[in-house]
Amino acid sequence: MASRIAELAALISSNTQKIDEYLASNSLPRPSFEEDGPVKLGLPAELEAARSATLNATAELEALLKTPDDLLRPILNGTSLEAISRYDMARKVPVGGTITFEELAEQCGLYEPDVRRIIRFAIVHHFIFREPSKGVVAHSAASRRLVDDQGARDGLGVMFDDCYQSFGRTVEAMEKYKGQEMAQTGWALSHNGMSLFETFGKVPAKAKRFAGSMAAFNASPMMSHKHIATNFPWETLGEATAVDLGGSHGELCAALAPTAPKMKFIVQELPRTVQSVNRDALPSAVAPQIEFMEHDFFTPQTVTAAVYIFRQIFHNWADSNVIKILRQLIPALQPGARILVHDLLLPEPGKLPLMMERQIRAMDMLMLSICNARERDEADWRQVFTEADPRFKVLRVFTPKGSALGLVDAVWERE
Ligand SMILES: C[S@@+](CC[C@H](N)C(=O)[O-])C[C@H]1O[C@@H](n2cnc3c(N)ncnc32)[C@H](O)[C@@H]1O
Repeated sequence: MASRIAELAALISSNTQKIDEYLASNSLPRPSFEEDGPVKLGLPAELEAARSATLNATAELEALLKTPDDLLRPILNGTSLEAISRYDMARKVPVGGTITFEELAEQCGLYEPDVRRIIRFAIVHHFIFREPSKGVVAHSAASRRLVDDQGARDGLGVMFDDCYQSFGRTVEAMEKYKGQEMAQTGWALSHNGMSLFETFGKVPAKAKRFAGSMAAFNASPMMSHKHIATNFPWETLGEATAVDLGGSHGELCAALAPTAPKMKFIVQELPRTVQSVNRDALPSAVAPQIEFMEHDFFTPQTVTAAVYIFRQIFHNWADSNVIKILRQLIPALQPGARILVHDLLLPEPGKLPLMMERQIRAMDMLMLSICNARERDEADWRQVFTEADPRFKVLRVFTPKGSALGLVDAVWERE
């Protein structure tokens, strides 16, 4: 019988061959670290599955071939990416050209040996930048993204200029506070005592960058709003009202409105968010269906609606706060009202492909560090609803095919 490493190697070999043949026969560019390397491979669904299987097998093979001692010493130093983001190094490297370490250090106002180690770490660990000849820096495909794409810059900035510091102080926060509040986090310890949302209220540049990174993250098909649109019977609701709590600038409501043209959608948000809404950015065909309303979801709900939506809200809050938020709906709830939660659904351990489970568990750890909150599995979701009030009945908890986020569909039962 073939060993596990031989099995993995065979899987990697057959899948990479299929991908390579597809790219060659369709005259598509091969993956490359060069500055003009493709940003997307353009593979059809079955070859995307082959790519994903290859990445899972490669990660497992790498771990098997390492010694246990190697696995105990992962290199998780984010200082290099933090510096690249903070000093906007990518945009100082000419596209199609090169810059020396001395010149780059001078432009950043940094000590040249520091810039040299920062860049060389990024090259060997992240394939960000290249050193085509000694002492000279050029772009790789990844560093080029940081030149071309604001969302990529925002994402790197949020992760390494904000969250990385939070990771370093999370255990300290756990020991110090033994609490579940947003101001008792690694984030707060590394942001002058301010919680995540207080930081965004007081530092507009960070709020803008976070919004940019969320927009880039939400642009992925796996995050698409269509997963809510197609997994709930909107078209049957007629002239009903839906409320999207913490619905940002109305992106989800704009995506749902065409599926339910008679419905009214109310986006409830904090005052500063409502005040920053540009109604002209809404598609004109659905704009009349959408209203914005200032409302703090920790205060009693005043709108009676058929559906209340929470998309990527509860994973920012600890259970005690989720329960408080759910209870605030009760004054407005009519029997049969639905509560739809669109948030990550934690899988059973080992049931998903490795890379997917890694991403989900990374998000869960991120929530711990930045908001003292968590992602939840099916039992966790059922528990918060039941604890909020036994009259909430959870009907379905599932992850739609092709979606990164799960759906929790609950109903407010008759008294
Ligand atoms: C992670 S974002 C999710 C935005 C949107 N639902 C989505 O899926 O893209 C969380 C949102 O909750 C809003 N928010 C935070 N605290 C709130 C509160 N107490 N009341 C209402 N909205 C709040 C924030 O302004 C932010 O837009």
